[in-house]
Amino acid sequence: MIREEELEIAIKVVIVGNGGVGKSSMIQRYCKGIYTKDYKKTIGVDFLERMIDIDGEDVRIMLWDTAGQEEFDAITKAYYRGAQACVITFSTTDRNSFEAVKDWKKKVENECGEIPTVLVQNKIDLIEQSIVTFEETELLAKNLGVRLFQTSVKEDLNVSNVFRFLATKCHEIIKQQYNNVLSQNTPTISQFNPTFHSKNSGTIVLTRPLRKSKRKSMLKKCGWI
Ligand SMILES: Nc1nc2c(ncn2[C@@H]2O[C@H](COP(=O)(O)OP(=O)(O)OP(=O)(O)O)[C@@H](O)[C@H]2O)c(=O)[nH]1
Repeated sequence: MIREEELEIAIKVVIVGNGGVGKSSMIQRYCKGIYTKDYKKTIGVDFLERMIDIDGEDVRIMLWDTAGQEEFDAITKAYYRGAQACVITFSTTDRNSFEAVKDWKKKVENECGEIPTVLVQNKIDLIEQSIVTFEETELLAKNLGVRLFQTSVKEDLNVSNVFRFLATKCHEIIKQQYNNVLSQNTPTISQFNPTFHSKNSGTIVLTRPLRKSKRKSMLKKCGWI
């Protein structure tokens, strides 16, 4: 029987949106606490992670930064697979990026199905140059059925709330599934393939190998020996 303290919860989050909306900057800000004015377009996919505490438990958030340019679509799509949460980003000063939000949602949905998703309006520090009204943005979020966050990566406004919100949602789902597995006594968690996975909504990985006796009792419980 696996004890909870032997498990680590890891959540894969994909960040999508048109080029130049601030995806890489957001991830850098959140994971490294830095911000740069330079724009270096992402080629393909990048990756950073951060540990946070949810309900007294360590949760590893793995952030996948995908290129916004269409030319990289074929590469980035492959990385959506297995994502448990999604951030769709557009920029306050770029109308095209706002118009593209629905397409981004579809692209991710095609690969991952329905996963916890948020809409992020970034560069809110440039609100005076805004190309979209608050009502339009709110309506879009409502129609997509997702929560809206307004952020400024530059001013470090609201960024961590985005990831905390998603991590909390995923954490609830994962816990629920973990409890279901334990109560159903099904052989889903294994030492040899140590992930617990169900419909894209949760991954629990073993952080350290189980002791021999524990492994035996777990395999027994799963009906494998
Ligand atoms: N004013 C302002 N500028 C920002 C903000 N966030 C990012 N930027 C700037 O926007 C530009 C583009 O940011 P990136 O993070 O590279 O954009 P991206 O979405 O990763 O772009 P791709 O890699 O092409 O998909 C950079 O010059 C950033 O400094 C913000 O909150 N406010």
